[in-house]
Amino acid sequence: MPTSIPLLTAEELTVGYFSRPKTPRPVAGPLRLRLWPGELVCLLGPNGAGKSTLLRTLAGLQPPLSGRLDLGGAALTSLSAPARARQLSVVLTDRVDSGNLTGRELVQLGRHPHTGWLGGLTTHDDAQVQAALAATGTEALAHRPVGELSDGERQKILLARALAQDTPLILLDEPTAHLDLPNRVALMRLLHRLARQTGKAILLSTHELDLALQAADRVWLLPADGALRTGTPEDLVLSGAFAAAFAREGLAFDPATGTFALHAPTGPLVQLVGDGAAAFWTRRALEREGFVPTAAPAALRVTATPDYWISQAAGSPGQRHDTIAALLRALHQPATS
Ligand SMILES: Nc1ncnc2c1ncn2[C@@H]1O[C@H](COP(=O)(O)OP(=O)(O)OP(=O)(O)O)[C@@H](O)[C@H]1O
Repeated sequence: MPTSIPLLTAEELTVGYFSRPKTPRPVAGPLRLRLWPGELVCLLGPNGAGKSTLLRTLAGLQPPLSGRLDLGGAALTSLSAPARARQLSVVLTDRVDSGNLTGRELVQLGRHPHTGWLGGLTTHDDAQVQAALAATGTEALAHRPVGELSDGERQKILLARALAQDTPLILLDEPTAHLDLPNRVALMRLLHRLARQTGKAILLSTHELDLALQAADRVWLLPADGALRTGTPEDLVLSGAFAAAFAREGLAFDPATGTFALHAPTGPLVQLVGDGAAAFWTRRALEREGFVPTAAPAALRVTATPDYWISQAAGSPGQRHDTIAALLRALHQPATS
């Protein structure tokens, strides 16, 4: 669990760019940030909010426009590049030119802050590289040229390099971007476990809202106005901050289910009776078809059981259906048929 001494702190931090002639163009801030050892933090926000800009600034790859940024108790700018590389590893979305390196050679580069560029790898370094390959499931990629890997494979091998670097802080910009669903879930599980077991602080940006809400110890929520909100995922959902950050015309976040509604409710009310998986998927089908499921009595009633469905219009006998498709067909038919 997080300790009481933050690994990274920021006060009055403003991140952004300079446009000519030397005019600061703030993207987000002023920010007050704390990252504690042992926590997985997901940085969420709409496109263009400034997530990558913030991550690059925290990694020391671009200067803040103003404010103070400390890592391990020292100002980030005061750290030499090797000292910084022993404190933090970073994987960005930029394409990496890895020449003819194999997967293993790329991961071995992660050990250089510990060995120096001319230093050979010790048995301990080799073990760290092997452990990073194993943790990311990339052993089979170790002998393949990185230039020939798929986007998802390259993303995993870059994560392995960051793990091999073995730093107290890991910064990842959209690490799930090119991964399929099983790999996205596996990655979030791995990062969560890693934070818990090794005490590393891991900050990642992602558009995987659902996964982030499940996996993150804390969320840094960066809305388009650049005013960061932080908290547990649950507190941010229940306070409405999460819905507000992603507010779009016709796109509503439902705090009861933790999902964004794809369909705007327009059709007639349907009283939905039942519980469990059958009721959940019946609700989804009804919403997709434009009905508005409710627990309250309504002119149309649908009962969902694990084996069959019953539809009933007020004053009519109930009809039994063996599938949701048959139920929907009946609901769309005029009451007289
Ligand atoms: N090199 C740059 N120079 C000037 N402005 C930039 C630069 N890079 C990004 N920006 C601007 O900064 C803002 C934030 O961009 P950033 O890439 O940090 O957002 P993001 O939240 O990571 O977005 P996305 O979710 O789309 O990846 C955007 O308006 C973008 O156009």
